[in-house]
Amino acid sequence: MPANTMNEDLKRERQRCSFDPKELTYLLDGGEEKTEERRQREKFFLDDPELSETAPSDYLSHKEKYEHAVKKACIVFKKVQQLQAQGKAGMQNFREVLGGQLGSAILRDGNPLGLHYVMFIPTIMGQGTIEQQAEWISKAWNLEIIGTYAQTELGHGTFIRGLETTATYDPATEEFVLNSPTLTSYKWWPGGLGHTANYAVVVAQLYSQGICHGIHPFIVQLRDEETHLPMPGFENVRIPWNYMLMKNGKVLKDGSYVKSPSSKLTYGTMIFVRVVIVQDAANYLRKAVTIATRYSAVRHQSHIKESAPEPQILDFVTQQHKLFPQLATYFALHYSGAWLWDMYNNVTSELESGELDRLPELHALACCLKAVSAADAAQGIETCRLACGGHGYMSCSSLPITYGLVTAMVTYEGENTVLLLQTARYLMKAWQNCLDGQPLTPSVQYLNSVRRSFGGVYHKSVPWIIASMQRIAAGKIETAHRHMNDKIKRGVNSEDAWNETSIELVAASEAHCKAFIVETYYNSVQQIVPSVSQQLGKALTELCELYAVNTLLKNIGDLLRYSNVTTGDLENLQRWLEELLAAIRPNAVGIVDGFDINDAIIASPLGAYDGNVYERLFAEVSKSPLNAKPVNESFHKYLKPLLKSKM
Ligand SMILES: CCCCC/C=C\C/C=C\C/C=C\C=C\C(=O)SCCNC(=O)CCNC(=O)[C@H](O)C(C)(C)COP(=O)(O)OP(=O)(O)OC[C@H]1O[C@@H](n2cnc3c(N)ncnc32)[C@H](O)[C@@H]1OP(=O)(O)O
Ligand SMILES: Cc1cc2nc3c(=O)[nH]c(=O)nc-3n(C[C@H](O)[C@H](O)[C@H](O)COP(=O)(O)OP(=O)(O)OC[C@H]3O[C@@H](n4cnc5c(N)ncnc54)[C@H](O)[C@@H]3O)c2cc1C
Repeated sequence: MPANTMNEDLKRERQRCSFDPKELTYLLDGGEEKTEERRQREKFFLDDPELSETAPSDYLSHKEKYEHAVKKACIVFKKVQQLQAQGKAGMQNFREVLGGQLGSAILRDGNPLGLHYVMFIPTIMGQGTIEQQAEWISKAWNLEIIGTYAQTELGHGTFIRGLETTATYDPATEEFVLNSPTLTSYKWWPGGLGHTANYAVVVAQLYSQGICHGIHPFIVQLRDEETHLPMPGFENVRIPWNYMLMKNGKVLKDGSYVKSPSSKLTYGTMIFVRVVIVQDAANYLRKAVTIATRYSAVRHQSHIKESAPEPQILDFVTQQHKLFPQLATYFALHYSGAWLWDMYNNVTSELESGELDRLPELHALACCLKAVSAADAAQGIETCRLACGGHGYMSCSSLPITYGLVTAMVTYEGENTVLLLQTARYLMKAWQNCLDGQPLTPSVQYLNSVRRSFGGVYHKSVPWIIASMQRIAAGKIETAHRHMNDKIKRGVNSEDAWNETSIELVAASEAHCKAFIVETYYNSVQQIVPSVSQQLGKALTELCELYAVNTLLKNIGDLLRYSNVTTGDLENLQRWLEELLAAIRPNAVGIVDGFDINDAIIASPLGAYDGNVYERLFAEVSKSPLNAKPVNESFHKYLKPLLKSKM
């Protein structure tokens, strides 16, 4: 493959795109300057010979992978410090480098320092007093200490009020005694807890003056800062009084407890990470659909017309129906994540001034958006893998590992079902307020309007789809609310009625979240279109329409049950879907080029910018140690004796 050759198919695809992909890049980065900054930052890390992948780590042992990851994480950290010295690194950069796509490209086997930045530091910032922040934050930023977030135990991850580790205050010594008294109370899962971290935020049940005050966060030293040897004991470990993070709940030195303004403020870090997950899920999906789209433009297979040559598989409408909704879903989750991030920052600053009113709505939205974005991104990445046939199954395609990273999001930071039920708690209250004529918060205002109108007739517009999605959500919320109350009226106690209705409660949450995403996506695109070229505006509008139409068509049952849609309307929606797939087809490669994902981050022979798939695949498999020699020693050790014995 001569250097810098471009696959002819991709060349043609790039000529037919109706807009300049650079315009989309600048839009997503927030301007040309930001794009240049990002590209420079990526180059600063990716071009470092110490960080570039020599051999794929697939062939390293588990221990070697860990050691390799630690080595690279330290190099990354030093380089981030260089950026800091130039005044260029902030939380966003840490997050991007140490945890986002750039981080996962450099630290393919995980980031031993990820939890330090994603949870340990944010917990101290969110749960520590000013004095405690002054004591710990600079040490943590400068990596003088390495922390993790130790909440989950062998026996409890979801139900945190059931955690068994205890922290008992001893006023005589002004210390807390931490204890994990049972096998099931051992902290399990915290990233970095095994060998990397020397400190942890430990979430434990606080006892003082014989009373349990529920779970609170404590800083515990795990290992000696010099020798890294584990500190003595894991039972009855004593920590100083000021190692309890006391921004919210406090224990005075005499042991008296000062309640937090809300016991749920202790849960603040989890909201932060859930908010981060929405954007991260979107970015991983974007990487996967870039790989699958470029591959589908290069791959020729089968026939559409017997008389014509084998077509690009991207010309099969079924392939377009697999991939283009993933393109649209990226934008939907991206704009929902941006909206949620803004709300998180606003509510967090309100909490600083003791204003707790909007915390319930933030919690409800963070829960359902984390659940839906993680689940939809995971499903979308799997769809992209499947769309690439056998080559999509290869580890070097990057699709299996990307799926693994994102499907984990469905579990961590609050298992999806559990979080959707949290949102359902909020929706049941909202529906009751709607029935009682009480005020509703912004994200559930639609319940009022849906109750008052029977639903408009079909018209080919996203606002009609949004109204239909809201009608479905309101219908499912009302159904769950009614079924649960019917059970209670028949004498079932409220907890059992809740559990018996939980299937419908989860479905109501998902519908509410999908309606929120479609509306937020539409409003975001409406704001953007006037500021971009007519061609890019048209492409962004088509993608938004595709997300809306495809999402509604995946809910035909609910649409028929909760609206006055006709089968003729459904035919119109199907036609609209097919029109949109055809409209997006010429721009598909241009859109993924607009994501401007560096080839080193794509890390896939199927998705490189030049499209030389087969040459790159062959180069990848040649790296396998198994292919170093023509005959593997197992032949002589095992196969040959076996074959001989048959003779
Ligand atoms: C460098 C950058 C890298 C970027 C990479 C990004 C992400 C990767 C980061 C991390 C991944 C790796 C590590 C993962 C870490 C973890 O997983 S940490 C552990 C996470 N664990 C959880 O999330 C546990 C989930 N469980 C819970 O949150 C609670 O148990 C649950 C909310 C389910 C129930 O809590 P409980 O106290 O039992 O409450 P109730 O259900 O009884 O409800 C009581 C009321 O409290 C309200 N509420 C609950 N939670 C919150 C909250 N967080 N904020 C505000 N309010 C809350 C709830 O709504 C109820 O209110 P009402 O009574 O209905 O009015
Ligand atoms: C990659 C990864 C990294 C992690 N990192 C950390 C970390 O750094 N720090 C940390 O503290 N934790 C960490 N965790 C742990 C994670 O937070 C928990 O696994 C997660 O909260 C799920 O809890 P669980 O494992 O107890 O699952 P369970 O809650 O036991 O889930 C099992 C099943 O029970 C169901 N279930 C549970 N409760 C209910 C309910 N109330 N209603 C209906 N169904 C229910 C669930 O829906 C699920 O189907 C990590 C996990 C993973 C996978």
